Amino acid sequence: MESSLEFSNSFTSVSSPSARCRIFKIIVIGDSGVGKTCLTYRFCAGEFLDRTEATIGVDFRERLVEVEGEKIKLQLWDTAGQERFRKSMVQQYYRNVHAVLFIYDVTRPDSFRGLPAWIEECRRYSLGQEITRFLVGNKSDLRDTCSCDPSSINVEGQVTRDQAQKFAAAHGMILFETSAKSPPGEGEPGGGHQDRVEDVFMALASRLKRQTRPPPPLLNNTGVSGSYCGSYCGSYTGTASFRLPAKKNPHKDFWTCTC
Ligand SMILES: Nc1nc2c(ncn2[C@@H]2O[C@H](COP(=O)(O)OP(=O)(O)OP(=O)(O)O)[C@@H](O)[C@H]2O)c(=O)[nH]1
Repeated sequence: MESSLEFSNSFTSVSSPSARCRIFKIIVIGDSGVGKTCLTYRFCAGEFLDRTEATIGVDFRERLVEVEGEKIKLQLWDTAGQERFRKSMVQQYYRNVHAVLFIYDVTRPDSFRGLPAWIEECRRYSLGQEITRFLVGNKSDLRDTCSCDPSSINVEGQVTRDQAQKFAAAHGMILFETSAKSPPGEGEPGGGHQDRVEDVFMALASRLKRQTRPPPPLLNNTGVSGSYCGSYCGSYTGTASFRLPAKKNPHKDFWTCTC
């Protein structure tokens, strides 16, 4: 599989990355095989990844987007769903996170039932309801075709939209149903009632932009990849998003980013 770092910069929706843009770290979690890699690849590379291997530890992809005139970089941390491949995950991966995407497979109720365990794992790392959390049901292209209202489809062995909506509401999340494989449209399974992958991530970008205050004008640039450190300047409500440095920058009247 192509290295995410190799392609990440060539598929941005903004032609030249700005020297200064806010960076948002988003972790993508859920059971193995629900399509985390395919979803993040679809968004960053614009196509469906035919052959995937189980993610080991964390894979990293990013894309620069523009929301209402502001360039924002979404850093997607695609985490391993298999327990044995999560051993190499370190606490560091959960630091300075701005949003979490919980993924399940709409055709696999076991992956839906597994969500509370993922929520609990996030909670252990102080990623609770105060952080932006989206619930994403993937593989909607596999949902059985039905001429009736899709919210009431109750095909055995599938997760209904109603079920997912209730779960999302109970956990302060916004629900999306999508497909990394086939963009939903008229005449396809899901009948155009599903969300496009692009729309899911752009909704996230838009929400993150709204929730955060503009970066301070003279921030010391010690963050990620030569850009603003999103974990410092991008954070508004996050609990563990930044920490106070050991000392103040003697030359400037603001705190130095320490992450
Ligand atoms: N039909 C269909 N298949 C999908 C979709 N998304 C992913 N798949 C398939 O599901 C399988 C697993 O996809 P991955 O993206 O590797 O799943 P993952 O969640 O990253 O798995 P781990 O790395 O083990 O955690 C692959 O065979 C994909 O081709 C989708 O939207 N529709």
